[in-house]
Amino acid sequence: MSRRRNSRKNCCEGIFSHLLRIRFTPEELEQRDKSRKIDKFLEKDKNSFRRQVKLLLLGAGESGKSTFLKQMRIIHGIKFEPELIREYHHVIYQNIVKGMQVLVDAREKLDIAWEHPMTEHAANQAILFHSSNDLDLETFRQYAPFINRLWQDKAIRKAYDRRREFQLSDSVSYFFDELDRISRIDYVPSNKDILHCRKATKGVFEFTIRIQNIPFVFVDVGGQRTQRQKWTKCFDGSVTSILFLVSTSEFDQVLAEDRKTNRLEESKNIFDTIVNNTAFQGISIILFLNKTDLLAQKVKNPETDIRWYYPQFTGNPHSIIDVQTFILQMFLRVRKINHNHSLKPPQPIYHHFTNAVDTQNIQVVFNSVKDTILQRNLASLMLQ
Ligand SMILES: Nc1nc2c(ncn2[C@@H]2O[C@H](COP(=O)(O)OP(=O)(O)OP(=O)(O)O)[C@@H](O)[C@H]2O)c(=O)[nH]1
Ligand SMILES: [Mg+2]
Repeated sequence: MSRRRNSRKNCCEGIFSHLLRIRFTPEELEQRDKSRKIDKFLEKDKNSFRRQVKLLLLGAGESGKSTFLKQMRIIHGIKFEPELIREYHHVIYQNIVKGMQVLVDAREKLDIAWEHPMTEHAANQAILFHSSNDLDLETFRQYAPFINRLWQDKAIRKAYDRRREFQLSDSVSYFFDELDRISRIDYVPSNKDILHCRKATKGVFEFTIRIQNIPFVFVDVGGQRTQRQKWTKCFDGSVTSILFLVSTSEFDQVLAEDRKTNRLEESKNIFDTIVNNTAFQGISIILFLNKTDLLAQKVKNPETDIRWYYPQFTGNPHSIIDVQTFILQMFLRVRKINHNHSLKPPQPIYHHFTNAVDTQNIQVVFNSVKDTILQRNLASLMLQ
Protein backbone atom coordinates (compact mmCIF):
# COMPACT_ATOMS: atom_id res chain seq x y z
CA MET A 1 0.00 0.00 0.00
CA SER A 2 2.64 2.48 1.10
CA ARG A 3 4.83 1.36 -1.84
CA ARG A 4 2.01 2.20 -4.21
CA ARG A 5 1.56 5.62 -2.56
CA ASN A 6 5.27 6.33 -2.95
CA SER A 7 5.37 5.41 -6.60
CA ARG A 8 2.34 7.63 -7.20
CA LYS A 9 4.09 10.49 -5.37
CA ASN A 10 7.21 10.10 -7.53
CA CYS A 11 5.13 9.98 -10.66
CA CYS A 12 3.24 13.18 -9.64
CA GLU A 13 6.53 14.95 -8.91
CA GLY A 14 7.81 13.93 -12.33
CA ILE A 15 4.73 15.37 -13.98
CA PHE A 16 4.92 18.56 -11.94
CA SER A 17 8.54 19.14 -12.72
CA HIS A 18 7.83 18.44 -16.36
CA LEU A 19 4.96 20.95 -16.27
CA LEU A 20 7.20 23.46 -14.51
CA ARG A 21 9.94 23.00 -17.05
CA ILE A 22 7.76 23.64 -20.02
CA ARG A 23 6.53 26.85 -18.40
CA PHE A 24 10.06 28.48 -18.78
CA THR A 25 10.42 30.75 -21.75
CA PRO A 26 13.47 30.09 -23.99
CA GLU A 27 15.05 33.34 -22.65
CA GLU A 28 14.58 32.15 -19.07
CA LEU A 29 16.09 28.79 -19.90
CA GLU A 30 19.09 30.49 -21.50
CA GLN A 31 19.52 32.74 -18.48
CA ARG A 32 19.34 29.73 -16.13
CA ASP A 33 21.93 27.91 -18.19
CA LYS A 34 24.22 30.93 -18.14
CA SER A 35 24.03 31.38 -14.36
CA ARG A 36 24.74 27.64 -13.85
CA LYS A 37 27.87 27.98 -15.97
CA ILE A 38 29.01 31.04 -13.96
CA ASP A 39 28.46 29.17 -10.67
CA LYS A 40 30.52 26.25 -11.98
CA PHE A 41 33.31 28.59 -13.12
CA LEU A 42 33.39 30.41 -9.77
CA GLU A 43 33.56 27.12 -7.89
CA LYS A 44 36.48 26.00 -10.09
CA ASP A 45 38.23 29.35 -9.64
CA LYS A 46 37.75 29.18 -5.87
CA ASN A 47 39.36 25.75 -5.83
CA SER A 48 42.26 26.83 -8.00
CA PHE A 49 42.82 29.85 -5.75
CA ARG A 50 42.90 27.50 -2.76
CA ARG A 51 45.18 25.12 -4.62
CA GLN A 52 47.67 27.90 -5.44
CA VAL A 53 50.85 27.69 -3.36
CA LYS A 54 52.35 31.03 -2.34
CA LEU A 55 55.87 30.94 -0.92
CA LEU A 56 57.51 33.98 0.65
CA LEU A 57 61.30 34.11 0.44
CA LEU A 58 62.47 36.02 3.51
CA GLY A 59 65.84 36.63 5.16
CA ALA A 60 68.54 39.29 5.59
CA GLY A 61 70.38 40.87 2.65
CA GLU A 62 72.71 38.49 0.79
CA SER A 63 71.21 35.38 2.41
CA GLY A 64 70.51 33.87 -1.04
CA LYS A 65 66.79 34.51 -1.69
CA SER A 66 67.14 35.68 -5.31
CA THR A 67 69.67 32.92 -5.99
CA PHE A 68 67.13 30.35 -4.76
CA LEU A 69 64.52 31.82 -7.14
CA LYS A 70 67.01 31.64 -10.05
CA GLN A 71 67.44 27.94 -9.19
CA MET A 72 63.66 27.45 -9.35
CA ARG A 73 63.73 28.73 -12.94
CA ILE A 74 66.70 26.51 -13.86
CA ILE A 75 65.28 23.38 -12.22
CA HIS A 76 61.86 23.84 -13.84
CA GLY A 77 63.31 24.53 -17.29
CA ILE A 78 62.28 28.21 -17.55
CA LYS A 79 64.99 29.90 -19.60
CA PHE A 80 66.30 33.36 -18.70
CA GLU A 81 65.04 35.78 -21.36
CA PRO A 82 67.77 37.26 -23.65
CA GLU A 83 67.10 40.71 -22.19
CA LEU A 84 67.63 39.37 -18.66
CA ILE A 85 70.84 37.60 -19.71
CA ARG A 86 72.12 40.91 -21.13
CA GLU A 87 71.37 42.54 -17.79
CA TYR A 88 73.22 39.81 -15.86
CA HIS A 89 76.15 40.13 -18.31
CA HIS A 90 76.47 43.79 -17.38
CA VAL A 91 76.06 43.15 -13.64
CA ILE A 92 78.82 40.52 -13.79
CA TYR A 93 81.22 43.13 -15.21
CA GLN A 94 80.19 45.49 -12.42
CA ASN A 95 80.65 42.77 -9.76
CA ILE A 96 84.20 42.15 -11.02
CA VAL A 97 85.27 45.79 -11.30
CA LYS A 98 83.70 46.80 -7.97
CA GLY A 99 85.11 43.68 -6.26
CA MET A 100 88.68 44.41 -7.35
CA GLN A 101 88.32 48.06 -6.41
CA VAL A 102 87.27 47.07 -2.88
CA LEU A 103 90.30 44.77 -2.61
CA VAL A 104 92.71 47.46 -3.88
CA ASP A 105 91.32 49.91 -1.27
CA ALA A 106 91.47 47.28 1.47
CA ARG A 107 95.12 46.44 0.70
CA GLU A 108 96.00 50.07 1.17
CA LYS A 109 94.00 50.48 4.39
CA LEU A 110 95.37 47.25 5.84
CA ASP A 111 98.86 48.39 4.87
CA ILE A 112 99.82 45.22 3.01
CA ALA A 113 102.92 45.61 0.80
CA TRP A 114 102.70 44.66 -2.89
CA GLU A 115 104.37 41.38 -3.77
CA HIS A 116 105.50 42.81 -7.14
CA PRO A 117 106.04 46.58 -7.42
CA MET A 118 104.73 46.35 -10.99
CA THR A 119 101.29 45.47 -9.66
CA GLU A 120 100.97 48.98 -8.31
CA HIS A 121 100.87 50.20 -11.90
CA ALA A 122 98.01 47.78 -12.62
CA ALA A 123 96.22 49.12 -9.54
CA ASN A 124 96.58 52.71 -10.77
CA GLN A 125 95.20 51.70 -14.15
CA ALA A 126 92.34 49.92 -12.44
CA ILE A 127 91.42 53.10 -10.59
CA LEU A 128 91.00 54.85 -13.94
CA PHE A 129 88.18 52.45 -14.77
CA HIS A 130 86.56 52.71 -11.39
CA SER A 131 84.52 55.80 -12.22
CA SER A 132 83.32 54.22 -15.43
CA ASN A 133 79.60 53.59 -14.87
CA ASP A 134 78.99 52.62 -18.44
CA LEU A 135 80.90 49.36 -18.51
CA ASP A 136 80.65 48.07 -22.04
CA LEU A 137 82.49 45.06 -23.40
CA GLU A 138 85.24 47.22 -24.88
CA THR A 139 86.00 49.01 -21.60
CA PHE A 140 85.82 45.76 -19.66
CA ARG A 141 88.24 44.00 -22.02
CA GLN A 142 90.77 46.80 -21.50
CA TYR A 143 90.37 46.48 -17.75
CA ALA A 144 90.51 42.64 -17.50
CA PRO A 145 94.33 42.17 -17.84
CA PHE A 146 94.88 44.55 -14.89
CA ILE A 147 92.41 42.62 -12.75
CA ASN A 148 94.18 39.42 -13.68
CA ARG A 149 97.53 40.92 -12.71
CA LEU A 150 96.12 42.16 -9.39
CA TRP A 151 94.42 38.84 -8.58
CA GLN A 152 97.78 37.06 -8.99
CA ASP A 153 99.55 39.38 -6.51
CA LYS A 154 99.93 38.00 -2.99
CA ALA A 155 99.03 41.40 -1.50
CA ILE A 156 95.54 41.23 -3.00
CA ARG A 157 95.21 37.58 -1.87
CA LYS A 158 96.16 38.61 1.66
CA ALA A 159 93.57 41.38 1.61
CA TYR A 160 91.04 38.84 0.26
CA ASP A 161 91.83 36.47 3.15
CA ARG A 162 90.94 39.29 5.55
CA ARG A 163 87.65 40.06 3.75
CA ARG A 164 85.54 39.65 6.89
CA GLU A 165 87.05 43.00 8.01
CA PHE A 166 85.39 44.85 5.12
CA GLN A 167 82.45 44.39 2.73
CA LEU A 168 83.13 42.12 -0.24
CA SER A 169 80.55 40.16 -2.23
CA ASP A 170 80.82 36.36 -1.79
CA SER A 171 81.05 35.63 -5.51
CA VAL A 172 84.02 37.80 -6.53
CA SER A 173 86.64 35.04 -6.32
CA TYR A 174 84.47 32.84 -8.58
CA PHE A 175 84.44 35.60 -11.21
CA PHE A 176 88.17 36.45 -10.87
CA ASP A 177 88.98 32.77 -11.46
CA GLU A 178 86.78 32.79 -14.58
CA LEU A 179 88.14 36.09 -15.93
CA ASP A 180 89.69 34.67 -19.14
CA ARG A 181 86.38 33.17 -20.22
CA ILE A 182 84.33 36.20 -19.13
CA SER A 183 86.49 38.67 -21.04
CA ARG A 184 86.23 36.77 -24.33
CA ILE A 185 84.46 38.68 -27.09
CA ASP A 186 81.77 35.98 -27.51
CA TYR A 187 81.10 35.59 -23.79
CA VAL A 188 77.52 34.76 -22.77
CA PRO A 189 76.81 34.18 -19.04
CA SER A 190 76.19 30.54 -18.15
CA ASN A 191 73.59 29.49 -15.56
CA LYS A 192 76.42 29.11 -13.05
CA ASP A 193 77.58 32.68 -13.72
CA ILE A 194 74.01 33.93 -13.34
CA LEU A 195 73.70 32.13 -10.00
CA HIS A 196 76.86 33.87 -8.76
CA CYS A 197 75.88 37.29 -10.10
CA ARG A 198 75.01 39.68 -7.27
CA LYS A 199 72.45 42.47 -7.45
CA ALA A 200 70.57 43.53 -4.31
CA THR A 201 66.80 43.23 -4.68
CA LYS A 202 64.86 46.48 -4.34
CA GLY A 203 61.12 45.94 -3.98
CA VAL A 204 58.87 42.88 -4.09
CA PHE A 205 58.83 40.49 -7.04
CA GLU A 206 56.46 37.61 -7.77
CA PHE A 207 57.30 34.76 -10.09
CA THR A 208 54.86 31.93 -10.82
CA ILE A 209 55.89 28.44 -11.90
CA ARG A 210 53.39 25.64 -12.58
CA ILE A 211 54.64 22.57 -10.76
CA GLN A 212 52.61 19.33 -10.99
CA ASN A 213 49.87 21.50 -12.47
CA ILE A 214 49.72 23.71 -9.41
CA PRO A 215 50.75 27.38 -9.60
CA PHE A 216 53.62 28.02 -7.19
CA VAL A 217 53.94 31.76 -6.60
CA PHE A 218 57.40 32.67 -5.31
CA VAL A 219 57.68 36.10 -3.70
CA ASP A 220 61.21 37.54 -3.58
CA VAL A 221 61.88 40.61 -1.45
CA GLY A 222 64.89 42.77 -0.66
CA GLY A 223 66.44 41.77 2.67
CA GLN A 224 68.51 44.85 3.48
CA ARG A 225 67.23 47.12 6.25
CA THR A 226 65.81 49.81 3.94
CA GLN A 227 63.87 47.16 2.03
CA ARG A 228 62.18 45.45 4.94
CA GLN A 229 59.30 47.88 5.42
CA LYS A 230 58.08 46.65 2.02
CA TRP A 231 57.63 43.12 3.39
CA THR A 232 54.25 43.88 5.01
CA LYS A 233 52.79 44.24 1.50
CA CYS A 234 53.05 40.49 1.01
CA PHE A 235 51.76 39.41 4.44
CA ASP A 236 48.19 38.51 3.50
CA GLY A 237 46.04 35.45 4.07
CA SER A 238 47.15 33.78 0.85
CA VAL A 239 50.66 32.77 2.04
CA THR A 240 51.20 28.99 2.20
CA SER A 241 54.76 28.87 3.57
CA ILE A 242 57.68 31.06 4.46
CA LEU A 243 61.09 30.00 3.21
CA PHE A 244 63.52 31.76 5.53
CA LEU A 245 67.14 31.89 4.37
CA VAL A 246 70.10 32.33 6.70
CA SER A 247 73.65 32.80 5.50
CA THR A 248 75.37 30.50 8.02
CA SER A 249 78.90 31.49 6.93
CA GLU A 250 78.39 35.04 8.22
CA PHE A 251 78.92 34.36 11.93
CA ASP A 252 82.10 36.50 11.90
CA GLN A 253 80.92 39.31 9.60
CA VAL A 254 79.20 42.64 10.19
CA LEU A 255 76.32 44.17 8.26
CA ALA A 256 76.92 46.22 5.10
CA GLU A 257 74.17 48.55 6.36
CA ASP A 258 75.84 49.74 9.60
CA ARG A 259 79.25 47.99 9.60
CA LYS A 260 78.91 46.98 13.25
CA THR A 261 76.00 44.57 13.82
CA ASN A 262 76.90 40.87 13.56
CA ARG A 263 75.19 39.48 10.45
CA LEU A 264 74.05 36.22 12.06
CA GLU A 265 72.52 38.17 14.98
CA GLU A 266 70.65 40.42 12.53
CA SER A 267 69.34 37.36 10.75
CA LYS A 268 68.23 35.79 14.05
CA ASN A 269 66.38 38.99 15.03
CA ILE A 270 64.51 39.04 11.73
CA PHE A 271 63.61 35.37 12.21
CA ASP A 272 62.33 36.23 15.70
CA THR A 273 59.90 38.84 14.35
CA ILE A 274 58.61 36.40 11.74
CA VAL A 275 58.35 33.22 13.78
CA ASN A 276 56.72 34.90 16.79
CA ASN A 277 54.27 36.94 14.74
CA THR A 278 50.66 35.82 15.38
CA ALA A 279 49.82 36.75 11.76
CA PHE A 280 51.85 33.71 10.66
CA GLN A 281 50.34 31.24 13.12
CA GLY A 282 48.92 28.82 10.60
CA ILE A 283 51.82 29.09 8.16
CA SER A 284 54.60 26.54 7.97
CA ILE A 285 58.13 27.90 8.14
CA ILE A 286 61.01 26.27 6.32
CA LEU A 287 64.45 27.35 7.46
CA PHE A 288 67.23 27.19 4.88
CA LEU A 289 70.63 27.23 6.57
CA ASN A 290 72.39 28.43 3.45
CA LYS A 291 75.97 28.94 2.20
CA THR A 292 77.06 25.55 3.51
CA ASP A 293 80.00 25.58 1.07
CA LEU A 294 81.33 28.89 2.43
CA LEU A 295 80.77 27.75 6.01
CA ALA A 296 82.79 24.58 5.31
CA GLN A 297 85.70 26.74 4.09
CA LYS A 298 85.39 29.04 7.08
CA VAL A 299 85.44 26.38 9.81
CA LYS A 300 88.71 25.05 8.35
CA ASN A 301 90.31 28.50 8.51
CA PRO A 302 92.52 28.95 11.61
CA GLU A 303 92.12 32.76 11.28
CA THR A 304 88.55 32.61 12.59
CA ASP A 305 86.64 30.76 15.29
CA ILE A 306 82.93 30.74 16.10
CA ARG A 307 83.75 30.88 19.86
CA TRP A 308 85.09 34.45 19.43
CA TYR A 309 81.54 35.51 18.48
CA TYR A 310 79.52 32.90 20.41
CA PRO A 311 81.41 32.01 23.63
CA GLN A 312 78.56 29.63 24.56
CA PHE A 313 79.59 27.30 21.69
CA THR A 314 80.94 24.08 23.24
CA GLY A 315 81.49 21.86 20.18
CA ASN A 316 84.49 21.49 17.91
CA PRO A 317 84.88 24.87 16.11
CA HIS A 318 86.46 23.13 13.10
CA SER A 319 83.62 20.64 12.65
CA ILE A 320 81.00 21.83 10.18
CA ILE A 321 78.40 19.50 11.73
CA ASP A 322 78.98 20.99 15.19
CA VAL A 323 78.80 24.55 13.89
CA GLN A 324 75.68 23.86 11.80
CA THR A 325 73.94 22.13 14.71
CA PHE A 326 74.77 25.06 16.98
CA ILE A 327 73.37 27.62 14.50
CA LEU A 328 70.25 25.51 13.88
CA GLN A 329 69.51 25.17 17.63
CA MET A 330 70.09 28.89 18.10
CA PHE A 331 67.43 29.66 15.47
CA LEU A 332 64.96 27.02 16.69
CA ARG A 333 65.19 28.39 20.24
CA VAL A 334 64.05 31.81 19.01
CA ARG A 335 60.40 30.73 18.88
CA LYS A 336 58.59 31.63 22.08
CA ILE A 337 56.26 28.97 23.43
CA ASN A 338 52.72 30.30 23.63
CA HIS A 339 50.97 28.82 26.67
CA ASN A 340 47.58 30.10 25.62
CA HIS A 341 45.87 26.80 24.77
CA SER A 342 42.98 28.52 23.05
CA LEU A 343 45.37 29.28 20.21
CA LYS A 344 46.21 26.67 17.60
CA PRO A 345 49.43 24.67 18.25
CA PRO A 346 52.41 26.25 16.47
CA GLN A 347 53.31 25.04 13.01
CA PRO A 348 56.45 22.90 12.81
CA ILE A 349 59.66 24.54 11.65
CA TYR A 350 61.30 22.41 8.97
CA HIS A 351 64.95 22.95 8.12
CA HIS A 352 67.48 22.17 5.38
CA PHE A 353 71.21 22.83 5.00
CA THR A 354 71.65 24.35 1.56
CA ASN A 355 74.11 25.64 -0.99
CA ALA A 356 72.02 27.94 -3.18
CA VAL A 357 74.58 28.08 -6.02
CA ASP A 358 74.53 24.26 -6.36
CA THR A 359 71.63 23.25 -8.63
CA GLN A 360 71.76 19.56 -7.63
CA ASN A 361 71.58 20.40 -3.93
CA ILE A 362 68.63 22.75 -4.40
CA GLN A 363 66.84 20.21 -6.60
CA VAL A 364 66.98 17.58 -3.85
CA VAL A 365 66.00 20.06 -1.14
CA PHE A 366 63.16 21.54 -3.17
CA ASN A 367 61.70 18.10 -3.95
CA SER A 368 61.39 17.46 -0.25
CA VAL A 369 60.03 20.97 0.45
CA LYS A 370 57.49 20.60 -2.34
CA ASP A 371 56.22 17.26 -1.00
CA THR A 372 55.83 18.72 2.49
CA ILE A 373 53.98 21.77 1.16
CA LEU A 374 51.68 19.78 -1.13
CA GLN A 375 50.79 17.28 1.59
CA ARG A 376 50.01 20.08 4.04
CA ASN A 377 48.05 21.96 1.39
CA LEU A 378 46.00 18.89 0.54
CA ALA A 379 45.30 18.26 4.22
CA SER A 380 44.11 21.86 4.71
CA LEU A 381 41.91 21.65 1.57
CA MET A 382 40.27 18.51 2.94
CA LEU A 383 39.55 20.28 6.22
CA GLN A 384 37.76 23.16 4.46
N1 LIG B 1 79.01 30.26 -2.46
C1 LIG B 1 77.71 30.55 -2.26
N2 LIG B 1 77.24 31.73 -2.67
C2 LIG B 1 75.93 31.98 -2.45
C3 LIG B 1 75.05 31.05 -1.84
N3 LIG B 1 73.82 31.60 -1.80
C4 LIG B 1 73.92 32.81 -2.38
N4 LIG B 1 75.20 33.04 -2.76
C5 LIG B 1 75.73 34.27 -3.38
O1 LIG B 1 75.53 35.30 -2.41
C6 LIG B 1 75.22 36.52 -3.08
C7 LIG B 1 73.92 37.07 -2.51
O2 LIG B 1 72.84 36.27 -2.90
P1 LIG B 1 71.42 36.88 -3.27
O3 LIG B 1 70.58 35.74 -3.76
O4 LIG B 1 71.56 38.07 -4.14
O5 LIG B 1 70.91 37.33 -1.83
P2 LIG B 1 69.51 37.97 -1.45
O6 LIG B 1 69.05 37.29 -0.20
O7 LIG B 1 68.58 37.93 -2.61
O8 LIG B 1 69.93 39.47 -1.11
P3 LIG B 1 68.99 40.78 -1.12
O9 LIG B 1 68.33 40.86 -2.45
O10 LIG B 1 69.92 41.93 -0.85
O11 LIG B 1 68.02 40.62 0.01
C8 LIG B 1 75.16 36.21 -4.57
O12 LIG B 1 76.38 36.61 -5.16
C9 LIG B 1 75.01 34.69 -4.63
O13 LIG B 1 75.61 34.14 -5.77
C10 LIG B 1 75.59 29.80 -1.39
O14 LIG B 1 74.92 28.94 -0.81
N5 LIG B 1 76.94 29.62 -1.62
MG1 LIG C 1 67.65 39.40 -3.68
